[in-house]
Amino acid sequence: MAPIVSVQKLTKTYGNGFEALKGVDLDIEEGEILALLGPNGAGKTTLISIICGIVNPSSGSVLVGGHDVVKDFRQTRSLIGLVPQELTTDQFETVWNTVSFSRGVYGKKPDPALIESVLKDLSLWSKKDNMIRELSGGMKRRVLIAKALSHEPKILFLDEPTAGVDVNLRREMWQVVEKLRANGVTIILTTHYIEEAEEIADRVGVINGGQLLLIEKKTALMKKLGRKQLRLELSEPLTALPASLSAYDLTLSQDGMALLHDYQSEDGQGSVVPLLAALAQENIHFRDLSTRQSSLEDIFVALVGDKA
Ligand SMILES: Nc1ncnc2c1ncn2[C@@H]1O[C@H](COP(=O)(O)OP(=O)(O)OP(=O)(O)O)[C@@H](O)[C@H]1O
Repeated sequence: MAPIVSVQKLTKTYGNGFEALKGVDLDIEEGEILALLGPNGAGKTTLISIICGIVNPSSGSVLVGGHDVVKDFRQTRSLIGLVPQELTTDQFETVWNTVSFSRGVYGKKPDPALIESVLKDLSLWSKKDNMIRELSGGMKRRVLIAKALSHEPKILFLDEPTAGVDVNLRREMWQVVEKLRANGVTIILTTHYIEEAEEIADRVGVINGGQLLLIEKKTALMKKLGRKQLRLELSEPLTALPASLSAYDLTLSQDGMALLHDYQSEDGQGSVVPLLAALAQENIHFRDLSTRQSSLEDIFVALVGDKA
């Protein structure tokens, strides 16, 4: 299947000469959830803004649903819903009017049944006659999503959907995103929260300095770059590691009471089983063991360094 969004050799140099994007290639598949991670100023918003037709590229091309975002702006824009970080809606307008108006902006005929189902899906139905200013922060965020969905876009961009919200609301937003995906909407979100990408994304892209450093299926990424650590709590302290164990990536804790073994998670249990056998051979016994897998956060920090 052709990608729903295809970005090729995209660059953006702003008027002041700043190069915000330095040649980005990215295909987004229909129905996926893609998380774009990157530190402040990485170029995430610039990339999204170009795909949404809000900012013009300097060179390269972006196709959305097969249409060029510059030449066929109207077609591409109607396929896209954009959820910005800030609510700019009139605080004295009702939820119903705000969301219905958004649909009208796209030149779509009024469709009360659709607005009803969008509001119900986002648990806003009981608030449809409330003014925006009467809503909680979480409800306001959901209104932003409802507005973006009002013209039935196939692709939804969420710019930092959970910035500054509490843990409960974040989980609630993730559920909303899952539900949208189940309805076939392609979702691209930018986030600073690695946990967010880890939790909900199918694929993760890491942007830094205007370049897409990597883009990979989340599971493959964690398998490829993720490391595991096995920790063995020893029954008796060791003063040094026996020479026979030198083939293993092993460290002895300072107090001599624990052995740490680092291994690549894609090796599976490759080195663990022989290591345990070698320990038995050496008469080294342990009373407990645990493993720890590196998180997306470790991987991100390794890629982007202290700018993360
Ligand atoms: N209109 C503009 N004129 C000049 N430079 C700009 C403009 N807009 C953005 N930039 C610069 O381009 C770079 C990328 O900005 P962008 O907003 O795309 O980053 P971001 O990854 O979305 O960051 P954040 O996570 O902070 O939102 C930044 O250095 C920013 O200062």
